[in-house]
Parts: sequence; C-alpha cells; structure tokens
Amino acid sequence: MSEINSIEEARVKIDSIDAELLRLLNDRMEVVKSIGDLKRNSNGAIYRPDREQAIIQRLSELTTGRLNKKAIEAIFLEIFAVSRNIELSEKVAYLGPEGSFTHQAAESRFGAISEYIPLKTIKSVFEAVDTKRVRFGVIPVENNQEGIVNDTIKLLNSLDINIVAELPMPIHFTFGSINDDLKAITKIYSKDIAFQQCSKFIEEYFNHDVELIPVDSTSKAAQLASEKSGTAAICSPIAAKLYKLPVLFDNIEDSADNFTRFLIISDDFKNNKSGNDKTSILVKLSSEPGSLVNFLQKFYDANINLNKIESYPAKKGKGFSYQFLLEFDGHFDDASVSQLLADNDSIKWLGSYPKLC
Ligand SMILES: O=C(O)C(=O)C[C@]1(C(=O)O)C=C[C@@H](O)C=C1
Repeated sequence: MSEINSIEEARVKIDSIDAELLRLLNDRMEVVKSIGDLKRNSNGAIYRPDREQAIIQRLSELTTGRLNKKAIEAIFLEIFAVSRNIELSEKVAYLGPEGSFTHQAAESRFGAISEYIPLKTIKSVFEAVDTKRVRFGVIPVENNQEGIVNDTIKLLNSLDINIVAELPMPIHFTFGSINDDLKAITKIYSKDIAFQQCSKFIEEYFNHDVELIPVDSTSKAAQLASEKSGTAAICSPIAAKLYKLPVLFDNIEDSADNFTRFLIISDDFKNNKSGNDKTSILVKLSSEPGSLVNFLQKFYDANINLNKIESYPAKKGKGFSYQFLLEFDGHFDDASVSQLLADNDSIKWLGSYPKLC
C-alpha cells in the first residue's frame, strides 16, 4: 500500500474502500437471498453453525493482513446475522430479562437485528421452541463457578429438542452510575450473586458506607440506577447499554475466569460435520456394579475422546437408576460415533455441533 501523509488523505482512501466493501456485501446478500429461497422450497434450516464455522476457519487460514481469526470471527458473525435475516427473519427466545447475560450471548450469535423474545424461565424458552413459536432458544447450561444448570439438562431430557450450537462466554460485570463521583453513591443495586462475585471491587472502591440492595436481575439494577442519582448498578454490559447507564468501570469481577456456557437449541435440527465437532448425549445406566465402566469402555475401544461426564439420579419405579450427561469429540455422522449410539434405547442423542470449548 502506498504511503499516506495526512489524515484527510487516509479518509479519502477509507471512503473508497468502504464503498467497495459495501458493493461486495450487497453482492453477497444477493447470493444469500437465493440460498434463502432454495432453503424455503426444501424446508432447510436457515442457521447453519457448521457452515459458518467452516467459513471462519477457511478465512483464518487465508488471511495475510492484520485481521486474525478473532477479528475475522467478530466481523463475519455480524455478516452471518444480517444474512440470516435476509434469508428469513427467525425469532430467538432467550432466558430474560432483556439485558441478561443470556441476552448478551444470544446477540453475540444472532446479531443486533434479529427478533428477540425474553422469557422468564428456562422452561418457557424450551416450550417456545417445542411449540414452534420460535425457531431458536438460548439458555445457560453451565458456569465454571456455579456448576451445571439442572433445569436445562432436565428439559433436554424430557423434550424432543436438539443442541444446535454452544456459546462459551466470559462473564464480565460493569459498574454503572449517572454520578461520576463515587463519593456521591450511597446505594448499589445488583443480584446477590453479582455482589459476591465483585466483593473485592466493592471493598476497594467504597470506603464510605454504601448499601447493597439485591434485586431480581442485573437488568433491573441497571434500570433503577439509570433513574436515580446517588445510586449505581453492577450489571452486564448489555444492560448498561439498554438503559443508557454510563459505565464507570468494566470487568469488576474478582475472578478473571468466570465463564458461562450457553446453548442454542431448536427442534428437529441436525448440523452437518464442521471438521471439529462435539456430541452431547444423555444415557441411563442401571445401578449395577460395572455398568458405567462397561459403557465408558466403548469410548476407549472406539478411540473417542470424552470431554465431560456428569451424573444425575433419575427416578425410575421404586428404585433409582443413574443418568449421565456425556460430551465427547466427534459428530453423529462419524462411523465410530453412530456405531456407538446405534440400537441403544438408553441413549438420548442431544446434538452434534461445532466445538468451541
Ligand atoms: O450457506 C448457507 O447455508 C447460508 O445460508 C449462507 C450463510 C452465509 O451468510 O454465508 C448464512 C447463514 C448460515 O448460517 C450459514 C451461511
């Protein structure tokens, strides 16, 4: 690229490149529209995380300039979200309220312009998907500090719903207030758990008396703090944005590795192989000596790498049997995986999807 000597000169260049980018993006969207028409005729799914991952992977291998995989992913996830809306606007339900971390996770995948429906419980998200009121649902499945979300597993077990994709997301809290002088703040709103997870920040930054007021959600906290001087909220970045609450500090949590894994769910959904996939299953095993060992032996024999195993007591008649959530490398369409899952009534396949964590 030729040398640039002034900001004005750089901006002329940027304007011309942007015009070219816009022309190319419009060309892309024409092709996307045709794919949408073809999918409508064949009743195909609009959202294909396997294809999106393959595109990002291909471009990351192709890149020679300043854009690394993370940057390519950030740009292209928004392009895909716009593409999907051009193909067909699909409704997405998530565990609300608006401004929750699940909302943030949903937006990170479905983009800013999708139609979102916040619902009060994980069960209502599953039901909205099950009754086809929405095409996709977004719910949390585990947090590295709090463990697995039992409701999610219970509902995956009882309904015919599949996992379409996983969304690992670091959980960062922000501190927002309409006062920029911390001494003026006498009340902080948030959820109990957020106070616990940000206790060092509160201790270090507030040596005067401050009242910690627990509310139902961090979005509610952001709303209250946006309305009243002398108050503040500990909330998600998206909640602060939603209620136009000025952010004074980002990432105020004690532990840098607070991390939640969300799932995107849909009914009757099967991804194609992306080349780096994970499969989740639920399996019921009788409580006899060796039943778990015998089952796990099959994974060893088939050379399949296990990522997770969690147990749940499952009530059955008078006694108890045991149910396990297993996650392992591979896709349903891999011969080794399909053989392992074949003809086994005690296994429920939950989904095969691109592995992101
Ligand atoms: O390839 C497809 O199936 C498309 O619909 C196109 C496209 C894209 O924009 O590239 C859009 C949505 C899908 O999730 C995957 C890819």
